Amino acid sequence: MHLRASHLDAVHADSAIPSTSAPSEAHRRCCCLSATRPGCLQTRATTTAGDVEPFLYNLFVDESIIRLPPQVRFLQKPLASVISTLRAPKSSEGYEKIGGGSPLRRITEEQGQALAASLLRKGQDAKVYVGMRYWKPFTEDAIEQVKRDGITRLVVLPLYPQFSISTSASSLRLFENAVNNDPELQGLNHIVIASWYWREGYLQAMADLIIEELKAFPDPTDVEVFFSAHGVPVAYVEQDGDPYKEEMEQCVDLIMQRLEQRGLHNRHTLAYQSRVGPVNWLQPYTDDAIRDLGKRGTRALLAVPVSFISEHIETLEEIDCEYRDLAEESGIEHWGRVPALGTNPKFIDDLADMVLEQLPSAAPRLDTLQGMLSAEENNLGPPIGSVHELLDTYDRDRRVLPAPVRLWQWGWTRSAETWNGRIAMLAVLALVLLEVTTGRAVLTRWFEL
Ligand SMILES: C=CC1=C(C)c2cc3[nH]c(cc4nc(cc5[nH]c(cc1n2)c(C)c5CCC(=O)O)C(CCC(=O)O)=C4C)c(C)c3C=C
Ligand SMILES: [Fe+2]
Repeated sequence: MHLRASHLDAVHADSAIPSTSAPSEAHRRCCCLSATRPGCLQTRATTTAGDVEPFLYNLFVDESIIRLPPQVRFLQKPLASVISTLRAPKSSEGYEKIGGGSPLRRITEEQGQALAASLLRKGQDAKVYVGMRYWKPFTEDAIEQVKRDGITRLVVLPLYPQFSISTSASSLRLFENAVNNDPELQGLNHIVIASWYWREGYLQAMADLIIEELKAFPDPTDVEVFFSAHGVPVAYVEQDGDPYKEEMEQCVDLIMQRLEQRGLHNRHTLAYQSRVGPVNWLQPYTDDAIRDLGKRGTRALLAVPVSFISEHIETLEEIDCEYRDLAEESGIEHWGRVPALGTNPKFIDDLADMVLEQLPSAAPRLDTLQGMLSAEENNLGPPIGSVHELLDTYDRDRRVLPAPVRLWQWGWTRSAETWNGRIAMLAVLALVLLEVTTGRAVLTRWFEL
């Protein structure tokens, strides 16, 4: 498919990320690399431990993370403020353990550079921008730079292989709002890639890494391949239709198929890590699954972080420290961990191919795009098109969703028929206030802060 593309002939870009170069008529195409949940601390000296709390505030003020019923949405900011204050010490401790900050920004920028270089090798001169959801460089900063550079065609690529309401959708919604509310961006033709875990290059690169790490075990055939994915609250999936669990399961099956094709027949497990707060998250939980495997006699385990493409706190601290210790306590004698993909060339080249495949689809008005796709193109992996339609596909009922956090569900949900729920909500708010004003840990234990 080829849609109207008015400025395609003058294509030139450098690989600076984000670019500070002056706007240029020559900078006409770009690929916007959007890492949605960046490290809150950079490994650079320009940031400090003081960044943790504002980073957490930005995270919890996101309505995709804590979704309050419309009647109490005015509480979003005060609650974000309270929860980020309560959570900050625990998060800071984690970042301290991995060297005082997350390497996520550095790695993302390296990935951006590698992607631009790969695109160039494939004949596409393109600028790559990094936009982060909760910390610098913010998505809004990247969009400003896109504007300054006079970009007219944009491919938006969330750096999450699998789609979730809590991650890619949150970023894409932010992007959509920014673009829709800026008259200067009305001429920006853009295309959004929703998820890409099914890409052959990604699957093969994951299989390569697993095969490499298996070699370090005394008996590579007798190792449990243990996929650990970031969890989401069960309500996202069961009430709100988040495809995350389904995509994750498919992704793991596809990787295991690639291993089988290459002659490996190891057992495998998928479990979910990093739960926050008092609600039910996707199960099995990683810690329970490790204990269980130990009890059932597993002696060798290879951990595979499957929802991340970069090293960050949840690989370096949670998996490498917490889960490794737990595995040892559970009787697992041989432990290994597959590194995150980072700038793995097979993976980056495949991302570049995907960007090139989608580039012609960057259309003048995305709302019109879906109808113009052929049936064959519509079946190409993830739905593409306007963010609006995309989110409708993935998150149909988002306007009337109950809050995913049970703490808030006691209050004004659709099913609440009496004032009991509201009283419970007021009680919780009173506890929050009590905690904030007196410094006494009341809610803290609920949030495992
Ligand atoms: C697929 C990846 C991720 C999903 C799904 C996800 C959902 C999710 N996360 C929180 C709360 C926190 N996330 C935090 C950091 C963080 N989360 C992801 C990925 C996913 N989150 C990344 C890549 C990072 C950054 C890690 C880094 O190195 O900086 C944090 C802060 C860190 C901490 O305190 O643990 C919180 C809090 C929720 C509530 C949620 C789903 C609703
Ligand atoms: Fe997270």
